[in-house]
Amino acid sequence: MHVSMAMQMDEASTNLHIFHNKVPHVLTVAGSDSGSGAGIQADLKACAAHRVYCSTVITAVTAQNTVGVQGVNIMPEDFVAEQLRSVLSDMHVDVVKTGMLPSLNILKVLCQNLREFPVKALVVDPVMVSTSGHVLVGPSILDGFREELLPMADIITPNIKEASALLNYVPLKSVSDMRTAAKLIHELGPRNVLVKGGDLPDSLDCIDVFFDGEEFYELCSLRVNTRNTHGTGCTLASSIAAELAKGSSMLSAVKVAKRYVETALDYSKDLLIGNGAQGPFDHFLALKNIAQNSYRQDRFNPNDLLLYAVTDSSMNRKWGHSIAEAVRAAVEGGATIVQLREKDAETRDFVNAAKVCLEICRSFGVPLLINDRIDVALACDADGVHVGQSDMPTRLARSLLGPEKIIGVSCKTPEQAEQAWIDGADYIGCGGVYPTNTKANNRTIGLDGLREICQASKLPVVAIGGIGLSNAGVVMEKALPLVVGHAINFAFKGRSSLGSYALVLHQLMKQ
Ligand SMILES: Cc1ncc(COP(=O)(O)OP(=O)(O)O)c(N)n1
Ligand SMILES: Cc1nc(C(=O)O)sc1CCOP(=O)(O)O
Ligand SMILES: [Mg+2]
Repeated sequence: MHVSMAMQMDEASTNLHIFHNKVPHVLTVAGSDSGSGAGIQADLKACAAHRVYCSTVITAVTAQNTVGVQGVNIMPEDFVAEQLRSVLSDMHVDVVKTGMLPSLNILKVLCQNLREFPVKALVVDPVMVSTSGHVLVGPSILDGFREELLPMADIITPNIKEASALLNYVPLKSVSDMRTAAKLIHELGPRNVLVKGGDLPDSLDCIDVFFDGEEFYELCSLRVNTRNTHGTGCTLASSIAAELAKGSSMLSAVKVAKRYVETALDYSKDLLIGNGAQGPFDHFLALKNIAQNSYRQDRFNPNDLLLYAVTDSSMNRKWGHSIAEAVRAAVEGGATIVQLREKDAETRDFVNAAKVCLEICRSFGVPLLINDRIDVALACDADGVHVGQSDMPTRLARSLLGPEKIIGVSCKTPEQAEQAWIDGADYIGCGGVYPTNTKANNRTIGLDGLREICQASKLPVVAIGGIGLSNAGVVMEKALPLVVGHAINFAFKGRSSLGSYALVLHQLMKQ
């Protein structure tokens, strides 16, 4: 039973990248960072982000936060040896990645185990000094690196200071110096060298020099302006290890790892964790989302929503408004939720406009949804989408957008409303209540149809289609008696001048 279940397991049932029934596995041998920005904790997160299994051997426990390192407790070497043996004797490890090796004896124990249990690749991040400037290893370790560990390494990833230390503190001031350093370090034995140029002064770009013993490659990335760089070295090395474990070539593993770190830094540049100078970043490119979503969740309380504005590109054209101008006018006019319904926009223009509109909406605390285009919603991190019966199925949209985003679904019958609820929608759009010119070939359901759906729906209902100042009161009274009346006053005030039209959100308060 167990065997057949294991055989059936595939990527659909796990987050891990499974290849030929094998789970890629990285073992990290490193120090623990109590602040979780670097060290073992960063390695675990990086491997998880690359969908690779990660086991751990802890060499030291540091008391550390975003201010600095307050204390270091080195593990006894026997216990490091015991951890190594536990993992290596039982599990199939593809790649070993090393971080903080706080004593020569621990380094020796590691080399001994690597000889006994050979692995596919060894990635050495020669951690010496913390980002806050705390010296994490003594000078004796340098001999250990040069004499024992580097000859076994497939790649070593020193920053400028570490490369300099490995070369008897030769000063490194330029990319040309980095190339020379890479070549000299290569002569110490590792198959590949990546000298990281992030600390090089006076450079707009981040240039890392990669040397494989034959060719030099200058790998360039934009310098991300952020305080949240704590743990980038550990993360880069773990990412390289993870990609190697998946079967990548060395150069491709380095490129993928660099791009991942750059993206994570950019994504996390405004995160605020801790009060110190060097913050951690988000390995899953999601913390920012979560922060926004909790903000969004506060906003998506249907009881707070009365007026729903939907943009219309042809109306905007007619009135000479940009999408952003229409959205600003809508929220200034009292819209409590906005949908961008841009049927003829080019994708790139749509994404750009959506980003601008999102900023406007966020400044007013108003959620912004995207009509039809899940890709655009994802690209600009909108608060959700509105989909119709022939658009992306609700369940699929939910699985792509995650549990926190708002999903609205158009429904013309109680059955569709029931299905939308089952599929995980947050509200339904119901129409056309009256005939509309804005949507071609749209069946009108009338007030009776709307009332029937409102009675059946377990989800909040948005009434749409041909609703204006003259008939909004009737819609509310007859079909949606629970919606408070004052919504009408600002609901349609700005309609003609906005180029976007407004709808009423019904909060279904059935107890
Ligand atoms: C709030 C709201 N309700 C209904 C719709 C219509 O969506 P759909 O049926 O997908 O039609 P299009 O808007 O895509 O033409 C809506 N957009 N918003
Ligand atoms: C986008 C849309 N959906 C509808 C539906 O019935 O699902 S009616 C509609 C157009 C609503 O525009 P107006 O308020 O200008 O009639
Ligand atoms: Mg649609």
